[in-house]
Amino acid sequence: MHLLIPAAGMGRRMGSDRNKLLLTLMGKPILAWTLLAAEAADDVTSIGIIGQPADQSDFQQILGELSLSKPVQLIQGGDTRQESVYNGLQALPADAQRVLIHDGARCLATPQLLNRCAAVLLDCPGLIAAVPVKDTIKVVDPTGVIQDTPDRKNLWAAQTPQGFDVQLLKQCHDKGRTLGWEVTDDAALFERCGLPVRIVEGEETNLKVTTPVDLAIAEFILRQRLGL
Ligand SMILES: Nc1ccn([C@@H]2O[C@H](COP(=O)(O)OP(=O)(O)OP(=O)(O)O)[C@@H](O)[C@H]2O)c(=O)n1
Ligand SMILES: C[C@](O)(CO)[C@H](O)COP(=O)(O)O
Repeated sequence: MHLLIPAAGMGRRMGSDRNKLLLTLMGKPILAWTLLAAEAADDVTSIGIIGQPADQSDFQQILGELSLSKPVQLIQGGDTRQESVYNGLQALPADAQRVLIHDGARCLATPQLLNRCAAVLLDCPGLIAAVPVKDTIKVVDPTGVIQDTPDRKNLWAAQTPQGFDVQLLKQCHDKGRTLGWEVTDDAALFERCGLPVRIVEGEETNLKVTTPVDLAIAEFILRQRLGL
């Protein structure tokens, strides 16, 4: 199955002066950990890395050091994650049926999670990895006053991988561009098009490395996982 890795961000919340996926985690760039998981996932057959031109040489160096066995294509990213994924979809082979989309920043996702999502995607048009919410979530108005407390039983925190039928997702992205939809995950486009998105149990350790504290948490998780 094709895997698209959005990796074209700027890492602003990380406070980084460069793409946070180039930051070192346990001796390797964050992106390298994500690529190693993709390499180890038997159901992933090809990898598309969506990145900014300025990062291309760094990405090529990472790929040279990893020597992956699977075909890898570098795709130009956009100004938003949504635009980057749109570009990634255009770069897929014309006969691509299904695609997994996985944030480069979610570098601790296991190959098993990628494989589980790929397997479920054979039987549905759209899915996301997600975990139940542990905190009580509040809906707050612009003045900072709580408006609602949704029932936590119905709340899940979306992760990636997110997987879709390629043609349907392309149509949803096209509609989003036409109507000016601005979304933070691809499932939202599917939902707005009235298409079903299934939940696949994610992993508590599948955090998105976003702020400096996430880097420390990621290192802790990796040390535990590597027995260090
Ligand atoms: N224009 C963009 C923005 C984000 N991403 C990717 O989407 C994933 C999730 O985005 P996020 O964690 O927000 O990364 P950044 O956009 O770099 O972070 P920030 O919002 O703090 O700048 C990341 O792997 C990031 O590289 C992307 O491919 N293209
Ligand atoms: C796609 C995602 O990882 C699901 O939780 C999240 O929406 C990405 O958000 P970001 O602001 O682009 O990091």
